[in-house]
Amino acid sequence: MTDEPLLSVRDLEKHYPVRSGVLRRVSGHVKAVDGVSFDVRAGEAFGLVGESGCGKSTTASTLLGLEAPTGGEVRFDGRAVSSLDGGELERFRRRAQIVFQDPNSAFDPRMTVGESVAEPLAIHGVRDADRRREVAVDVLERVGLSESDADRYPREFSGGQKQRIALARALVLNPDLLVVDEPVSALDVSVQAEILSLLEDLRTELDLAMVLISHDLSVVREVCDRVGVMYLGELVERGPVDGIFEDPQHPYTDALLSAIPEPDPRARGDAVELTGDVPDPANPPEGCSFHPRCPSVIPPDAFEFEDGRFRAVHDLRLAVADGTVDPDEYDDARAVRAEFGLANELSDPDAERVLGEACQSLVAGDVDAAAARLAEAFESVCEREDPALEPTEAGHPAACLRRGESESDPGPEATTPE
Ligand SMILES: Nc1ncnc2c1ncn2[C@@H]1O[C@H](COP(=O)(O)OP(=O)(O)OP(=O)(O)O)[C@@H](O)[C@H]1O
Repeated sequence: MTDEPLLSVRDLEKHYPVRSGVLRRVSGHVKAVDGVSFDVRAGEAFGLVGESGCGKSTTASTLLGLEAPTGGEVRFDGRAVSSLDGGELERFRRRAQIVFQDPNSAFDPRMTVGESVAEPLAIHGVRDADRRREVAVDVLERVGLSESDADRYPREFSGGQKQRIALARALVLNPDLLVVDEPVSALDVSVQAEILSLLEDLRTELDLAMVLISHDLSVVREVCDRVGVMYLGELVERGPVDGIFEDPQHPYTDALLSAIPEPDPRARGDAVELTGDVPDPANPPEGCSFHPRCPSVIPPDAFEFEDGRFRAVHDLRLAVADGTVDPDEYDDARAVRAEFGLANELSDPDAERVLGEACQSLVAGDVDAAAARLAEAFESVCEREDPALEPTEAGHPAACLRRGESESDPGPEATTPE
């Protein structure tokens, strides 16, 4: 592994225009990728992890130049990808390959596996059919298949085997960088480990740089050296796999770790359950984009809350402000509290007084008064301030205002991957 990154992604943005009305005017933007930075060195595997819709696939297609970024820069082997053209661009396209999510739809059913795997060679100018076949067979063998498989058709193979064939096709041009999008999510659990171990072998044997995309941190752990945790178009934590697993710094990372099935329930500890979906990236929340779901959302300074107790108050406040609470559904304040998982009495008397008044207003049908009372008292700093990716005591950066409570000066490494 050299020190110079093979791939360097800086402040990458991909914003899609949202059009509406008869004239299809641009009325907003989907910020699918919104300022993502990371490096990948030769022979290194970087994992990009997050729930569906966080912007992982868009990051992949944008960094490979399959879609033009709307901001930021991608450098490959020291050159800005946007500046490449002609032969240089073709060379980049050879050296940087992608394997898409679903191996079942990856092949032309009329072509043999050998023809499919050899196709990129023909596209890139290898005219000699015997030579193409020879290279295709070699690479099929490398991924665990045999020469006779080259003459069979994709339908004759299982999902795991098709994923091997898809990998063979991506490797046939001898790339330096491989982007693999959800390599095992379409596969039976029984074959997932085999494919991950194959990826690990290929990376070491071929000194491949890899960007592995997954919604599952345990998949990333099998193959990657470093990880970027992505939420709503941004990296919220980035660091070595061990650091992310042993000392996660962002509540979203905690939640993704809790989602990993743990064979021994006693080892699970305090599982963090994530509720709700990823918000619409065309209309992201103000402040920290994770605050509507964050179990550790910060309470206002004026009140004392026991750990995690403020979450329920924040939920009530957001629901009342959004107009999604129907007062007719509640007979009394207790019913409101029960619905939102609020304690019958908050330990801080001042907070309890405000909450009690707001619940009373709500039950009386005065939603505006309840919303105003809750907003005035319980606005969280997480709704006002958008945390940047900053160094933490764990040695890797995270974007959480709780971590920002330390005195450290972010310095230049705030935007430079560690
Ligand atoms: N061409 C497009 N036009 C408008 N919005 C788009 C476009 N492509 C993606 N998006 C939006 O960008 C966001 C990020 O999508 P993306 O597919 O990158 O996420 P993902 O994390 O890879 O999820 P998945 O695993 O489901 O593919 C989503 O809200 C998606 O709807």
